[in-house]
Amino acid sequence: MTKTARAYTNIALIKYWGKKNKQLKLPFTNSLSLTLNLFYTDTRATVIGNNSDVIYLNEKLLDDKKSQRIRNYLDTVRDFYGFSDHFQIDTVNHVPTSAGFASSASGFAALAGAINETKQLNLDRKQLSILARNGSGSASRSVYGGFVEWIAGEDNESSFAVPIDETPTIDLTLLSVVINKQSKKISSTVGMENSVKSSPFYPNWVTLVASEIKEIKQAIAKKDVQKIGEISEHNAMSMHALTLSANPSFTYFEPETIQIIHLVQELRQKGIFAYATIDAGPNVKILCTKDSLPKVQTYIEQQLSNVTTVIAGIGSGIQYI
Ligand SMILES: Nc1ncnc2c1ncn2[C@@H]1O[C@H](COP(=O)(O)OP(=O)(O)OP(=O)(O)O)[C@@H](O)[C@H]1O
Ligand SMILES: C[C@@](O)(CCOP(=O)(O)OP(=O)(O)O)CC(=O)O
Repeated sequence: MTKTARAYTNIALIKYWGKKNKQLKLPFTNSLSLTLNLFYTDTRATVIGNNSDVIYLNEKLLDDKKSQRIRNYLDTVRDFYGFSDHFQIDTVNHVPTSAGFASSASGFAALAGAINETKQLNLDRKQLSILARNGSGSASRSVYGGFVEWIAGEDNESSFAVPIDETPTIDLTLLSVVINKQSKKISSTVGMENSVKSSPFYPNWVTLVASEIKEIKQAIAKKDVQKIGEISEHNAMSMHALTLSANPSFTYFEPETIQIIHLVQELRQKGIFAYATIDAGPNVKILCTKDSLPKVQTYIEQQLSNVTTVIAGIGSGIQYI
């Protein structure tokens, strides 16, 4: 009997941006995220007699090039657990059409869950987080719901996510502002590597994250949404400063990204709760409260006619369905 593993994506409030060990995906810093209830991946793994893996993404067979990252990951998993089975992977990303949400976090968390189920590895969630991390760093956090911290660690066994509050009762909603642009040219993997190598500010980032993680955890414990917003926005802007200060310089921002940052500042000046966070892409996620959400959404949609918005709440951890 095969079951499908479902994992939701997460948005980092304190970002992971840089690896001290590329092979094991060990980050330089801890990071902290909120799992979302919007975008998720469903993945099923079936053992097959072949000597190679067969990967279907959104019901389409992936060619060798497109499936390379997933096949390399399955090699790593076989190596870890000492089995030689190959799999048919059926994975479906449930994402608002062309919304440009990151899929590697939900994708690799769901894949780790599917292998755990099919091979009956009986991994606890800590081991599952380690397994997911080996696919994509941010996937380590999608094992859990709510607020989640990924502890950087020193080796494979000590780098995993832990739940901070899986079912928080906190007045926070995310408005995702989708800019109609092609997918990014520089992946997170490459972007963070370039920042580590060449941004003169990288050592400052490591120090900054240590203090912002501490502060945001205190704010989460106190349900101080304003502080959470302030720290999250500052952390996101600091991460993007590492791309601009890399040599050669690069950025994920599009003109609309900057426009939205300005609109968010204007909203705050009007006394409306709104804080921006941005991942390795042009889209902006705005932290809102119940009260501010409709005002923020109306304002952004009025000011910018070429963007769409999607509302996300707080999501749960990995599930088997
Ligand atoms: N359902 C899935 N299962 C496993 N891997 C997936 C799945 N969906 C996407 N991926 C992997 O995630 C990687 C990145 O996906 P995508 O192009 O959506 O960008 P992203 O998640 O924004 O990227 P990044 O990881 O650079 O932030 C791809 O290499 C792809 O192999
Ligand atoms: C900006 C980020 O979203 C970067 C995510 O990077 P990935 O987890 O996609 O990178 P790899 O480990 O190389 O697969 C910040 C974050 O999610 O913490």
